[in-house]
Amino acid sequence: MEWRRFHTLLTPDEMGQADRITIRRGVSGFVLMKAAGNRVAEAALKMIGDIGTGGTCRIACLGGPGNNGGDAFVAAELLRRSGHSVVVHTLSKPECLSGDAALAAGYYEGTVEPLDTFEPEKTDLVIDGLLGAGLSRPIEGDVAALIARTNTAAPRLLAIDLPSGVSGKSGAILGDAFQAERTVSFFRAKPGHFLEPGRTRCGSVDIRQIGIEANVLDTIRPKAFLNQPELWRLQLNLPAGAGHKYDRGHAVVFSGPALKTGAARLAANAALRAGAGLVTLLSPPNAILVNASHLTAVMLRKCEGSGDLGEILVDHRFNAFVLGPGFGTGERVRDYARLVLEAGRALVLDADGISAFSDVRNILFDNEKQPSEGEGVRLVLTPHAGEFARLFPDIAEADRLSKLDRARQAAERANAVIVLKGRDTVIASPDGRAVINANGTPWLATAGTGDVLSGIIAAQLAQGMPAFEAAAAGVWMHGRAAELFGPGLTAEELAGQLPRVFVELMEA
Ligand SMILES: NC(=O)C1=CN([C@@H]2O[C@H](COP(=O)(O)OP(=O)(O)OC[C@H]3O[C@@H](n4cnc5c(N)ncnc54)[C@H](OP(=O)(O)O)[C@@H]3O)[C@@H](O)[C@H]2O)[C@@H](O)CC1
Ligand SMILES: Nc1ncnc2c1ncn2[C@@H]1O[C@H](COP(=O)(O)OP(=O)(O)O)[C@@H](O)[C@H]1O
Ligand SMILES: [K+]
Repeated sequence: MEWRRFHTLLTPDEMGQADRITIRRGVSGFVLMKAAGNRVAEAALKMIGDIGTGGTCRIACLGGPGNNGGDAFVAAELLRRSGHSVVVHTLSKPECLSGDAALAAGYYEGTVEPLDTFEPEKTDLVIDGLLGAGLSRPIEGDVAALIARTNTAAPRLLAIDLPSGVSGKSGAILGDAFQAERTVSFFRAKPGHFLEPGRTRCGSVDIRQIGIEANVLDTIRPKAFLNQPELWRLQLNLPAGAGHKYDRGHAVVFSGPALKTGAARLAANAALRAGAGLVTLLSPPNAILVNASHLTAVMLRKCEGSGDLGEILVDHRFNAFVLGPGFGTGERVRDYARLVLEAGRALVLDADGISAFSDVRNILFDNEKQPSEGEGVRLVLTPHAGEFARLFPDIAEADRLSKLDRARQAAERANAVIVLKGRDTVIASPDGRAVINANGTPWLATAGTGDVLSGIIAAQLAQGMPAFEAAAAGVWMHGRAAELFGPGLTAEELAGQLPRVFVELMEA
């Protein structure tokens, strides 16, 4: 894997490693810090430009005890030289700083005042260099009070690396955290820039280069990425010139009973739009008529129990299944899931399909132990936070774990690809790879969009995409479809945007 080609995310520890490798190669830490301070000053000048006074701006730089504070001193000096009115407010006296941060404090020739003289209401721009990657415990006391006071005053705020209080590893807020308008970080983004609530606190995130070479990633070998098409585009199947519909797979969706059929149809229609050559809805007899009256290109077939499903599974062209949307949580889900997996088919288990296993979790996990040699993972679980907690209560309750770690641990336990949904959906594979998805809009928070997602993922599985890539591609396409539709989205409209998503993917 060529790590540098992708949108790698580095934990603060991995970022420290990148830093150390670079320093060992002969670039001094202070040179990196000066580059970082420069990038911060550039971002600040851009923000000041937005203010548009054209005159001198009042800039307050908040400097902490470590290198994040060092970056703030460098930026402060550059902004001071640009003619702005700059004050650095420090947590500890500058003479208490050490290493590169001490050099940076020496580089700064302007005014230094203690932190408690900082008045957020009397500044045009605040630059937060209190704490960055070195945040090691919850922020308390005077600093926490200052953050709360600043957030209430809501000045324009530029965070260096991360808003103080946001964990770069998990996106968690330790104690309290600044609300930034913009965050400038260096070399590569961190999970905390994309995992909530950190993502919201960061505002817009700008990743700038400071002289760390991309090939340090060959040593670090990161396993977390931002979900971008480059990760899976090569495995995405588009119809071949002389292709046949059976080349594009046959997705199958299980319908719920007569009064709960909509969710399955949303999944089935989405699977067809998302590229499956054929889609069949398997319906209980009492729902056949209601399903028939709503379906056109999607085919319909009766499935009354395990016997019927067994007959269907004899036909190997049915290769990817969706079970759960609107289905109910009874014994039948468990039987169907077992039969589909035992028959070696891909399965997206969603919604009720996940909840049905909450009291008998090990049945699912044992079922899906190791696929035989040479076979990939076939099971994709798509829980939202509530469903996740039902299936993995101990992992959900472990506060110290990030959403990334939670999804990874669950993936390993279930030997399944986990799609842990939300604004910051994480997709994790049992082999440790994980991506964080960042596209989509809040308009996705509407009934039925999860059902559409399960259909989109099933379509990629039906076309033979490996499960991790199918899930990552499906989540990205789903988010992009929502962006293209814009405000007022309902689940029915989502799949209708997929043609535009394909156009973009084909043109890129
Ligand atoms: N890596 C790179 O490539 C580059 C990194 N750069 C910059 O370096 C930054 C990382 O610097 P860093 O490691 O010195 O950590 P930083 O965030 O300044 O804080 C550590 C200090 O804070 C303290 N402290 C911790 N938690 C606390 C709390 N809750 N409340 C109060 N104090 C707390 C902690 O105390 P301790 O835990 O040791 O007791 C320690 O004294 C990084 O974010 C980026 O801006 C750039 O210069 C360019 C290249
Ligand atoms: N605020 C948000 N921003 C982006 N995506 C969101 C947001 N809220 C929900 N989503 C996405 O919308 C979908 C909702 O799925 P789910 O909770 O299963 O809903 P339903 O069961 O109604 O289909 C998921 O893909 C989720 O990631
Ligand atoms: K900061």
